[in-house]
Amino acid sequence: MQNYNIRYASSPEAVKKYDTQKLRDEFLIQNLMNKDVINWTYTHYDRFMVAGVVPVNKAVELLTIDPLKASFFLERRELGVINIGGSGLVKVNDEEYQLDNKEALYIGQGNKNVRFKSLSSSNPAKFYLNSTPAHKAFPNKKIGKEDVEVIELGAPETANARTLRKYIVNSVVDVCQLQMGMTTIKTGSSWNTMPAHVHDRRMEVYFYFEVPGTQAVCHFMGQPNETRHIWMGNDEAVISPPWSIHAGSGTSNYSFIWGMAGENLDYGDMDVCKINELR
Ligand SMILES: O=C(O)C(=O)C[C@H](O)C(=O)CO
Ligand SMILES: [Zn+2]
Repeated sequence: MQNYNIRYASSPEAVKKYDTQKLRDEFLIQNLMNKDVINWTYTHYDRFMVAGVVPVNKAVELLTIDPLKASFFLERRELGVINIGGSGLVKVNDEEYQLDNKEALYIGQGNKNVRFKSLSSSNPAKFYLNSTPAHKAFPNKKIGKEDVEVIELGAPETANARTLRKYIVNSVVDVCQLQMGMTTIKTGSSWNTMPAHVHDRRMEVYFYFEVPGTQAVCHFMGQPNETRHIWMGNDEAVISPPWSIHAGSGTSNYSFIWGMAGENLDYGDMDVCKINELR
């Protein structure tokens, strides 16, 4: 079974008037990591799709959903997969890829059969999925821990010391428009993506995980001079429109996966905001 919900795009002027519940309804994505079922969120921001799956009792097949009007899911799309759980297998047609914790797989356009499976039902894989429209069939590629590009950012003095890992970027794997990576906040720090930035050429989705049970992350969005916040729990994602900042501060340290799509593949193309000018 494959479920889906649709998120239409909102303008910055409209978002200024949203109350807490409306902000959450439009941008927050919950119930991602479900046992044996894929829950898709189909956004109208660059037609970026977000899902998760925890295969426990069976192999879960990637099925098409009605909004795609496609005979199979990857007919006109590419897919990025990052495993944040126990070891798992992703079978693409006849080829099987083992993804251990924090390993990733890029699956190119045109692959008809994709299945997700855990190696152990007592420690199942947790696959986080992002998908974007694709115009070309690039080869599938596993991205192991040794393949990622690692950058150290921030400092303890500014409470933003963190390690950023680029998994699916065009210097690591050929892609049409999808970019994905993972950032881990160091113990004692709380801020991600501060100084905040915008990139009007790309939308982005943040998926927060490794947030301890009783803790939370306060995610900031909106135009730099008109910000709003959304309180987020573990294994929840949030959509960032292209005109919005996307930054967060946790009540403990945590990790998140960022995924982007849009006009270009230039990770460094961002307009950085002055911290003391945020409103
Ligand atoms: O902590 C950070 O800084 C990030 O992870 C930034 C994201 O990669 C991002 O927003 C890329 O545009
Ligand atoms: Zn960004």
